Amino acid sequence: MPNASLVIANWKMNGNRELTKTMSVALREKLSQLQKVKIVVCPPFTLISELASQCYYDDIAIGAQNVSEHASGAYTGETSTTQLQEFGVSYVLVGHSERRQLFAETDDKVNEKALATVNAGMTAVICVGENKAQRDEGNTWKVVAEQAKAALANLPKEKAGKVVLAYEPVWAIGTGETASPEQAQDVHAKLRTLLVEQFGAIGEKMPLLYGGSVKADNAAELFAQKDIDGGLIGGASLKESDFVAICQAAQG
Ligand SMILES: O=C[C@H](O)COP(=O)(O)O
Repeated sequence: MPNASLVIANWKMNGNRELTKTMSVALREKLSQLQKVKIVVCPPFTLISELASQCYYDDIAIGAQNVSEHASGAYTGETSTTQLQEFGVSYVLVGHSERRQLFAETDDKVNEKALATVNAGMTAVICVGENKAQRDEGNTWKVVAEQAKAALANLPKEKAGKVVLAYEPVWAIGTGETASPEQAQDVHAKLRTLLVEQFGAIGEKMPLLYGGSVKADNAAELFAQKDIDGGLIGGASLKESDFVAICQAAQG
C-alpha cells in the first residue's frame, strides 16, 4: 500500500505562464486536500513568482531547480538562497544529473550548494544516480554511494530534517524506461543505511525519492516499496492529469 510523503515536480526548462495558471488551479482544487503528501513544484526561475502567488503555501511548496553556492556578488546569471527565499522558495534541487552532465557540476560543487541551501534554512533535494554504462558494469552502488557521500559531506545531524535524497538513474530519466520497483528499492535500501550511518536514527525517516520516468501507471508500485518515500517527477509533472494521478498514488 503506497504511503509516500513527498512528490516533487521538476518542470526543467519547460512551461510558461499559461501552464503555471493551469497547474495552480489543479493543485488547489484537486490536491490541497491530500493529507499525507507534501507537494513541491520546481518551475523555471522566471515562473517562481507567479506560481508562488497562486499556490497556497501550506499545501504546495515552491522549489528551485538550482541555486548558487555563493551568498551574493559578481556571479552573473546566478541566483542566491536569499533571493529565492524572498519569493517563497523552500526547496532546492541540488546535483540533478542534467546539472552534473551538461553544466559540469562536480561532487564538490553539489556539496557546496547543499550546504548553502540547508544553512539558509531551505530543504536540499540532493540527486544521485548512475548512468547506463555504470549500471551495466555493475558499478551502480559504487557510483551512487560516492555521489551521496560527497554531497552529504559536512552536513551536521541537526540539518537532517532539511535533507532529501533523490535516486535518479540517468538511464531512466526522460527515456520511458523506469527502474523496476525492485531495482529502485535495492538502491534506496542502501541509501537508507548510508543516511542512518551519517545522521543516526533520524535517517530512518529522511525522505528518499525515486525519479526517472515515473508515470501515472507505474507510480503506485514504486511508491509501495519500503524505502521509496515519494517521487521526483519530470515529464509527467507538466501534464495536469498525470501529475494529479501520481500525487494521488502517493497518498495511497
Ligand atoms: O527531475 C526529474 C527527473 O529528471 C525525472 O524526469 P522524467 O520524469 O522526465 O524521467
